[in-house]
Amino acid sequence: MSQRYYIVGNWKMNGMRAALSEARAIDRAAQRLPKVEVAIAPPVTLIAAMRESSTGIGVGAQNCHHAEKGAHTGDLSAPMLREAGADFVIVGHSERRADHHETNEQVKAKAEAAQAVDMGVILCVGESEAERDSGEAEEVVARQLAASLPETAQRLSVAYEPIWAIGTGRVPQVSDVAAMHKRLRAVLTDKYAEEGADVRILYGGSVKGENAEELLAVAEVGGALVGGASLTADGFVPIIAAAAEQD
Ligand SMILES: O=C[C@H](O)COP(=O)(O)O
Repeated sequence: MSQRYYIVGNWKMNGMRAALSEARAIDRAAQRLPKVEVAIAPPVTLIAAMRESSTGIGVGAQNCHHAEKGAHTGDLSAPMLREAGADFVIVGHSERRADHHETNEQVKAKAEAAQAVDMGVILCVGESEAERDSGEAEEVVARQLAASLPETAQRLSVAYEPIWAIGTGRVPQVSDVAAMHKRLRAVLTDKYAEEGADVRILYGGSVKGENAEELLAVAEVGGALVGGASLTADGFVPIIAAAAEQD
């Protein structure tokens, strides 16, 4: 693969200031493995401090509002997050789609808001267990992606995260990951023509040091979006190392 693997930690609603020492340890390891692009999306409260103390990794946000400013109590805009030190934003994570009823249209608008201030975007899609069991997973996720994509591929990555694999220790068969990523690649090239071939498609859902090598070796897997295992250097660095060992 011509691009570097992209290994991203999503800390979700975890991490007080004491956790910055883990980010610094991850940063030091990442600087020794320059073949891999490494990033962390901590809670917003840690973005500025992490940006200052960890210089070799990307620092991002886990969500943004689609508007630039306005009467949206408690929300944060992409320009605000950028000014705070975020250089990318995760949009459409299944936890936000479920907890905050985010629609594909809103996810698309958030992605475009981030692109408007030159932030990277990681756009998440994935099927429920019922959708997987019914044999509809590829169809459902392809439709979800097509409806969520921003108008341009500028600084865009996609993360395929089967909802039933998040935080459960369960991962799909590698053949299912391969089939889904192939399908999502087709959606991307339909939308963006040749630029769609360069959009990295990450896999997420119970990625650990022990399974990273196998998952990252799958065709069209360009990296990983990691939750629980990204919270400590002991959990995250082996995943970065597995990416560094891929051809
Ligand atoms: O954004 C990350 C994913 O939801 C995966 O979380 P997990 O690695 O804890 O399963």
